[in-house]
Amino acid sequence: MSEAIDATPGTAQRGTGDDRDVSGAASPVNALLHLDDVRKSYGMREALCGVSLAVQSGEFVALLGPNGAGKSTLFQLLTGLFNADTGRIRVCGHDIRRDPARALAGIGVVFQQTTVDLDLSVFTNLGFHARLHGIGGRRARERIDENLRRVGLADRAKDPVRALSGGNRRKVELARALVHEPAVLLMDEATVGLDPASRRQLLDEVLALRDRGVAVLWATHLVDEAEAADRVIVLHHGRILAEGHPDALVRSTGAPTLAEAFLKLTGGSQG
Ligand SMILES: Nc1ncnc2c1ncn2[C@@H]1O[C@H](COP(=O)(O)OP(=O)(O)OP(=O)(O)O)[C@@H](O)[C@H]1O
Repeated sequence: MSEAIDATPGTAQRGTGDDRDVSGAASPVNALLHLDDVRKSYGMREALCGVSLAVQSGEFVALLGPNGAGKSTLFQLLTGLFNADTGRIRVCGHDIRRDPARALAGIGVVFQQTTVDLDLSVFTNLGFHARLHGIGGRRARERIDENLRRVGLADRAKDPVRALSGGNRRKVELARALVHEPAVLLMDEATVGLDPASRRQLLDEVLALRDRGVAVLWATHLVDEAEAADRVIVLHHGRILAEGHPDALVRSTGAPTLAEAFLKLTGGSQG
């Protein structure tokens, strides 16, 4: 029997308070992204020490951790770069180890490094990505147009990416990540190197995707980016230290702000 979840964008229902436990954590039932006791070591060094989390449709979850917390390792596992030592990762119900093609088809990802070809046009870059996902012809053109409109770059489709500002290049990465209409969007410190206005714009674009039912996992070490999240997961030394709505985290730590709460939880350490 298939345990896959229908996550057709636009039809999925946004997670509600009913789907959560008292800590604010989303229930794994119907989660589009679900990790269960995931562990990964590099030799003797444990990078992830039993991470479990779930992200629902229409939910924006910030994965907040200082340098060395394990965020990149987690994203490498989520994008199929390598396997966890133990534990389970499911995307739309598909196990990433047993059924990687289906699991990865449900994921869109924006990395901190540029991955588009700077010498090709914006349109061509998105076209390659669409074809990789088996989308061609008119359907591809429509999807590309729609996503470039969404990020405000419809009039730059023919320009080489190199001609765009850093902020607009990130938006191209975002538009590309959305062309195959993924149920889950992974943002891996995607605002690195952007000025404050471009950072805010990118964050707002991604927050708006909640209305389309996309499940977002946004990794960052910048507390201000986590303030607008539906839920914050604090990762430190490969372990989840706390999880909940930003206000709940502030209350539970007795700190005056989320930044202070984060410092209190992580001991102000940088891994
Ligand atoms: N290839 C590797 N070999 C050995 N140790 C590694 C390797 N990659 C990461 N680590 C270690 O695993 C731990 C988690 O690193 P990771 O890069 O996942 O954290 P991070 O939260 O992404 O940090 P940053 O924000 O600095 O990139 C760190 O202690 C790091 O030194």
